[in-house]
Amino acid sequence: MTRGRFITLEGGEGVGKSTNLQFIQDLLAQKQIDVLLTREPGGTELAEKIRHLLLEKHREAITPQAELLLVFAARAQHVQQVILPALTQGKWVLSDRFTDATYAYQGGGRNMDNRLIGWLEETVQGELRPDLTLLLDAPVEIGLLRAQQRGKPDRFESEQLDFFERVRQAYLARARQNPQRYAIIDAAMPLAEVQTQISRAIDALVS
Ligand SMILES: Nc1ncnc2c1ncn2[C@@H]1O[C@H](COP(=O)(O)OP(=O)(O)O)[C@@H](O)[C@H]1O
Ligand SMILES: Cc1cn([C@H]2C[C@H](O)[C@@H](COP(=O)(O)OP(=O)(O)O)O2)c(=O)[nH]c1=O
Repeated sequence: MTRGRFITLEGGEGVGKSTNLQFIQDLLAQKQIDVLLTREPGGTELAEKIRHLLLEKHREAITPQAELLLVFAARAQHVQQVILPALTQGKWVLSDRFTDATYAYQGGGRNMDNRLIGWLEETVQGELRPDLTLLLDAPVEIGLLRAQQRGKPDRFESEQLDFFERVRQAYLARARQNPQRYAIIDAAMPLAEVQTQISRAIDALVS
């Protein structure tokens, strides 16, 4: 059986990832492609518990090292229990965030060494990399304004502007380093235009 394709959706806070997840599933369904929707951190029972640890605010500060290891602990479960089995069965997988988010948030945001992230990536994922990464890119202020409409900020959403600026720049740098699998989508545009750009990237992958 042919292995399924692995698509990831990335971007800073409030750029429209959740809004466009269902849209992409519908696009693929129109092409008779069955896709499993999942997210990171999370995607398994244990990984969702780790997600809570990462997003909740604690009295004790989480060190950048602990944060990085928690992200990869969740990913190890997600990859082995959900992503690889689905791809092997020929299903496509669409994940709301994956390892590019670690390069952006822990690498860019928290200044963790990219070589360490690369080493963890190899250990946890082996050869697994996304076939297509849709980067929803918008100026930080626009994303944060949109995210604020959702209510109480989580631990990451409570960071300062310069943190989100570093996250955005790290994403754009990753996209430049991996142009063959990245599609940069201008997420500051109205939703209809964003979705036209997404459709184009999906069509290029399917054909
Ligand atoms: N292109 C767009 N233009 C205007 N508002 C948008 C657009 N895309 C999403 N939104 C709105 O912005 C908010 C955040 O979107 P959401 O999909 O939750 O972002 P994310 O999952 O990336 O954090 C929601 O209220 C959503 O309706
Ligand atoms: C996957 C991943 C997410 N994160 C962070 C980014 C987000 O702030 C948070 C949760 O992701 P998500 O639910 O996608 O956030 P939002 O919908 O608010 O944009 O986890 C990391 O710091 N590293 C990672 O590797």
